[in-house]
Amino acid sequence: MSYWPSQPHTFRSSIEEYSSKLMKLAHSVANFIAKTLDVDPELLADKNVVQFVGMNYYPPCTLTPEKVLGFSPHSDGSFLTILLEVNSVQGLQIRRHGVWIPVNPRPYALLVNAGDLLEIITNGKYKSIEHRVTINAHNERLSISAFHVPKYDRIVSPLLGVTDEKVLYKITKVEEYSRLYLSKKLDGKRALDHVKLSQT
Ligand SMILES: O=C(O)CCC(=O)C(=O)O
Ligand SMILES: [Fe+2]
Repeated sequence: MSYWPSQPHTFRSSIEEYSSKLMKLAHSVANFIAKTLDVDPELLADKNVVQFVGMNYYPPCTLTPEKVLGFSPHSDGSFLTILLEVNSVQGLQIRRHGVWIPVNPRPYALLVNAGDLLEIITNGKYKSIEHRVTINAHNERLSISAFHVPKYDRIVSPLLGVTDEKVLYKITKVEEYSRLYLSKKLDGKRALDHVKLSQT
């Protein structure tokens, strides 16, 4: 918490409260996911998870908004990302079947994104979503991303529900994946391609 500004004086405490509530939310979502896969919820428990919070500010671009991006296409290197679109200005798009689809912000709603590590753990049953952020011609946009990531010294591997299921991803060290992810400079889902097992 000491990294966050101490002014205005309520800032750190608000972030602290927000962050701890989101930690609980991430835990419940992980529990639901564990149920849908029929795996032990402990395997996705939050004692193994750390949270990174980032704030994004996208200024408007009056002249050529269509020529700039606020965030290049990427999938998150997290397990789960919980996003708050603070002032409800549209900008986020997700890629589905090769087409960019705008996500309309809903006031007071949080958006949960599946990240690459969730795709690995679920052996591809939950796909991480490729997304980008466009720039608005008239309005600034603000968002807060909370990334929930397994601790650096952990290993992630597909949790298999049924024994004859084909394993699609390598056993991956979280630390190695984070390095790989950062070296790919937000280029779609490229980091994930490196941990896929070849399908023969
Ligand atoms: O601002 C947004 O809507 C998305 C931000 C994002 O993709 C990220 O922080 O990874
Ligand atoms: Fe993202």
